[in-house]
Amino acid sequence: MLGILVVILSLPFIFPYILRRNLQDKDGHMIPPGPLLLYYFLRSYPERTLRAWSRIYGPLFSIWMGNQLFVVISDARIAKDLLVNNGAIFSSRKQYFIKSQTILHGRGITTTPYNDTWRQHRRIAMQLLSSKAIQSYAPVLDYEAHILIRSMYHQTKMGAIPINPANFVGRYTLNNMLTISFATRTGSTLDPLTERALAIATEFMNLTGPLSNIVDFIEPLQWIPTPKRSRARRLHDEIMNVYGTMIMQVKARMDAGEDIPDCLVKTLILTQEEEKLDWEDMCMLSVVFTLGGIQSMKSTILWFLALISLHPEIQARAHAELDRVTGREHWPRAEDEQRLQYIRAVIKETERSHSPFWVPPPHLSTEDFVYNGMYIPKNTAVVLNCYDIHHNEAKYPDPFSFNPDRFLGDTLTCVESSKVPNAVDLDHWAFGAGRRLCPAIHVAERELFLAISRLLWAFDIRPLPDEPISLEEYEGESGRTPVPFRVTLTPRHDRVQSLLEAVEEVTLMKI
Ligand code: HEM
Repeated sequence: MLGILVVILSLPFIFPYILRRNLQDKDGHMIPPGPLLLYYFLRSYPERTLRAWSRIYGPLFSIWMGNQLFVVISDARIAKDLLVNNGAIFSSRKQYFIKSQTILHGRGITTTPYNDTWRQHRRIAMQLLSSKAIQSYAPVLDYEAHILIRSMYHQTKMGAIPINPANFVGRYTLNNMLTISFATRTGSTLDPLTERALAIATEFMNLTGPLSNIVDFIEPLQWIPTPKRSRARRLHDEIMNVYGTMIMQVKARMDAGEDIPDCLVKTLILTQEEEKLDWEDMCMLSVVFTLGGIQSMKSTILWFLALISLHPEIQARAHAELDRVTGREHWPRAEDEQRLQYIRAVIKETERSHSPFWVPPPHLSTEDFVYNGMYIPKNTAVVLNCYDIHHNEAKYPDPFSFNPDRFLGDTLTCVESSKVPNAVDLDHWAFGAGRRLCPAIHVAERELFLAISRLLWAFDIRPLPDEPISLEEYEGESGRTPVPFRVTLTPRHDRVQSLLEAVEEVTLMKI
């Protein structure tokens, strides 16, 4: 008995040691170097551990998490070589127990392996996410950005009361996703659907850290009713319930002869037979935008608010640009984006310095591969170490400072930048890479620009003297959101009120 215990306890030390010496391809190439210890999870701030390891083992290193081999990329050139140039090999996904198997039941684009189902589901989603498709709902994005600023303005009683912006920003991103997915929206932050949908998105981020769940890496634990497993099951049921009900509501409206605007669920209903989609496909596909879109967008806007309130000199330059370019009579519209180069730089610097995903969902290799003499076996999970790449001193001097100037002169959109031939010329990697690159970049860029440029146009954004805002800590295990904070939003000029009141909020449909 004691012997067995000793073997179990020493496994984390012996297993990597033996494998590192023996795991090689037929030509003797060894796997990338890495720690001589087996890990079962990396929970708090895993990006810091990955950065420390990359300092020791180099820009391509390996670690074992339980029975899964991970290779971690901390260099832009290697990221481009593997994830983009060899995308045919590095574009699948590990079937995580919590995220893929329990919550999404092997469906939803984000966790689907690189196969025909993924191609089919991503194609369906792209019909709504392409730059061309956005034009059809551009007025909606514009309207929701208006409502965001208006609701914050009212809540703060015209700047008199400090505000925690989280739920307002959350509803903004939720409403955009609900419109694109279900042709509906919520009426206020107190709407039960706002509460439930935001809670689902937050719980999803809290449960699906790619390195944080021990149960993902030790199979026998998957048979035990652990708290994480129970939460994941409850989340699956909640998704089916909330979003299944909403699909039925869209269907009822269509059956009643209503002319529903184009949206994801309408497409799914109309093509269900032709695309051979079952009920779970329908639910998981319809929820993909709200799960993928809410928390990532919400975090980015919240990080922006935290950062800008702590950098008054940068805020003053942004205000000056707005006064010069759009003036105070009108606020920024989508077509003003290229003229507002400093605001664009502020947004890119927010995405670089506080990307919502320091450890984005890993890609999985589907063939053995040798890179620079190092062996990457089939079924290796490949992590884009965004935190490290975004803090590379050579590319981003003084990388821990918030300095939009580094992006002045970069006139490319994030999509355009993701395609530049030389990896070191890329703006940043916040949207991932290769064939799994976030399919919603166009929508995300438009939404971020409208919200951030208008927040700056309308308000002087300040922290509260006695409530420090942390730029280091965060909440969430896969997506990172700042810990709750409050700011004051003081209207910058008289035109703010009349412009905001010119649009009435309309409520469409509630769950
Ligand atoms: C600031 C906003 C956003 C950021 C930073 C972001 C970031 C990312 C990242 C890092 C990935 C993984 C890419 C990879 O594996 O290489 C991803 C995938 C994905 N994102 Fe986004 N995203 C954002 C907004 C959105 C929005 C608004 C939606 C929905 C409309 C969305 C839907 C998706 C989907 C469906 C995937 C899975 C793609 C696949 O596996 O094929 N994202 N995103």
